[in-house]
Amino acid sequence: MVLEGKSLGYRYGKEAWVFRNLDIHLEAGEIVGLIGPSGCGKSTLGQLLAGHVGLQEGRVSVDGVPHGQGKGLRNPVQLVLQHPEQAVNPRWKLRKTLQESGVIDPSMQSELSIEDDWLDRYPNELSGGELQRICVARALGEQTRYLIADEMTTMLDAITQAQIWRAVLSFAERQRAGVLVISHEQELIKRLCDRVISF
Ligand SMILES: Nc1ncnc2c1ncn2[C@@H]1O[C@H](COP(=O)(O)OP(=O)(O)OP(=O)(O)O)[C@@H](O)[C@H]1O
Repeated sequence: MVLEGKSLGYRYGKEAWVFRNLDIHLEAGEIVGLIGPSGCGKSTLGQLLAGHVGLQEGRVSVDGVPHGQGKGLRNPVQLVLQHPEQAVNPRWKLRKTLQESGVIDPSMQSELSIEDDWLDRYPNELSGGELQRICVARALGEQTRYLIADEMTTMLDAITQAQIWRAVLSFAERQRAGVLVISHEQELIKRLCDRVISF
């Protein structure tokens, strides 16, 4: 079981190629760090692997099946970004947002200390850390095989960071899910990852 990108190349419009001929693989159950200087293309690669942008060169497969664009919340490759407020519908109460990905395991809700009362609020009625915990819970549905965490906890306080990563690691172990950790925080990468890819 593996998430695999082969000979990937991507450019924005007619700009220079961000990267070309890039190969990457993430096995089930593996926690892998992705590091590199600002602007080298880490987030772009994350979006390609998750199918959030269309392939231009190369291919992506998930457990041997070609992975295309636009699979939404049933996508086996989930991407969580730094800013949760950009990832939710501001006009939906959070119960609806959370239910988008199917039934959430109640133990996940409690591991992330998501209070029931938050689910009856709108996104702007929660703190950034509370909202990010909801986005993480939404990404860790039963269909998720791989998680791409792109600076997922960068903006959060140490306690919330630790809580989110504890929940993600226990999910990864239970589901044998692979996790790609994109981060500038060397210490976090060192602590979490089995292997590190330098871009
Ligand atoms: N929507 C876009 N339109 C045009 N260029 C873009 C766009 N998004 C990113 N780029 C450019 O593509 C390159 C790669 O950006 P990307 O965000 O993938 O890098 P990154 O390694 O994740 O950077 P950082 O570590 O700063 O988050 C950069 O030169 C960036 O300016």
